[in-house]
Amino acid sequence: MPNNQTPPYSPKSYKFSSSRRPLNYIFNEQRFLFVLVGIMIGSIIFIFQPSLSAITPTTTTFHINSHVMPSMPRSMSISHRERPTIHHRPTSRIPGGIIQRRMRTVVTGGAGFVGSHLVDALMARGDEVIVIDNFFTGRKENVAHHLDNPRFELIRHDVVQPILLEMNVVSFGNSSTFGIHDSSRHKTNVIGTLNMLGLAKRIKARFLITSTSEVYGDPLEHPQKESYWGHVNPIGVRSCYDEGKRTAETLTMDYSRTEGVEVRIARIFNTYGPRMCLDDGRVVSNFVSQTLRKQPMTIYGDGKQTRSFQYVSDLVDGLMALMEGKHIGPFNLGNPGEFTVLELAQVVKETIDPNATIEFKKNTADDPQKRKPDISKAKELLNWEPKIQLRDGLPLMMLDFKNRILKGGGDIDK
Ligand SMILES: O=C(O)[C@H]1O[C@H](OP(=O)(O)OP(=O)(O)OC[C@H]2O[C@@H](n3ccc(=O)[nH]c3=O)[C@H](O)[C@@H]2O)[C@H](O)[C@@H](O)[C@@H]1O
Repeated sequence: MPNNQTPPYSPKSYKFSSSRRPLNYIFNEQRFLFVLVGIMIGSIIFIFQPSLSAITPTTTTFHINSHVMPSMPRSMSISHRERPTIHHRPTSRIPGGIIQRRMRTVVTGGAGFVGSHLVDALMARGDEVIVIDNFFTGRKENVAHHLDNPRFELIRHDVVQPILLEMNVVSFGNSSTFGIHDSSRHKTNVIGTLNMLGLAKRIKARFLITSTSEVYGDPLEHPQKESYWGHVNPIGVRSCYDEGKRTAETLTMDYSRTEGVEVRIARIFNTYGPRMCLDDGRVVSNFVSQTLRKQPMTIYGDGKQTRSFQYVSDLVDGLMALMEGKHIGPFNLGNPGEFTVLELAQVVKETIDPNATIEFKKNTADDPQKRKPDISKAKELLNWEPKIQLRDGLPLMMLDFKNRILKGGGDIDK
């Protein structure tokens, strides 16, 4: 450029020709003070606002493995023994208003009886829900009402095979097959639990396992507290299920202690309600189906053995409280109202058909003689207790069974 020419206009060199000018700009007109005040307000929000969200959506896995013992409650698995400390995974935090919080939850066995009711509750809460089910006992009809919802996905898969998904919560449970206590249920409980725990570990999801009152076996303590270690025959006809669930609890606690997976464990007691398989061999579904079909109710043994029956919506409330709370468990989730099988038959007769009849049959081996949950721990720590008593719950279940039987539903209708 010739010396006598005027340099072209340059706003940058003009404005910042002196290194002091940017600083002057910041300090002029109290701009620096405004910046400081902004930083302080931001920090206060981060520290004190309880609704801070994780940067990524929170993931939970509900593991309800797909075939276990005859009732659906056993389907969901989560369990362990008393444990005082909880692992909290470090998460990046940002104010709730900046990124909307949405949980992505996987429910294994989510098309089954308990699983599908849990899915309803999660969908109502606004979660994204992925259901994994092998449809051995689960039915698409149970989740059909969510199929058009963009927050819902359904995957046919057996959790005995590994699967990789992105989510925040894994709920693992298992459904049932006709009271057959075979090794495939054991496989689901052990290998399925391992696979889902591995998944939860990889993606830092919370893991809820639905275990069962069967871990107490034929109990010598009554009612059963979570601290009771149980009385299980390791080589009996029920042991594949009972020991499978006990192993699942063991694995869950081990992953919590050694791998830092955040886990929750529920021990589910006998549960009934709409969407149970019509002929899954469990006593409530058997009695209701038999009565509606004008067949005698089959009582195994002398009918003096006891069970405590919980309505499914109470169980779902308990599972949600467990998943959202900070306590690992295990927690007994059941209704302490205890009935002999003969008394249950009487209630079915009174609430469904006064002309219902009974017939006695030989009982199966190792049938627990008594079962009743002590739920004081869940009452105190989860602020949960069941609300629906047997006489109120049975008619609700009966309506659903009636519709399905009228439509010609038979054994495990898929
Ligand atoms: O929900 C639970 O905690 C557990 O309940 C069931 O085990 P069980 O308690 O034996 O449940 P049912 O098969 O419904 O039997 C309950 C009682 O009723 C009797 N029963 C069953 C069916 C029937 O038609 N008649 C009858 O008298 C059984 O012999 C037993 O004493 C399941 O097998 C477990 O998977 C589950 O974890």
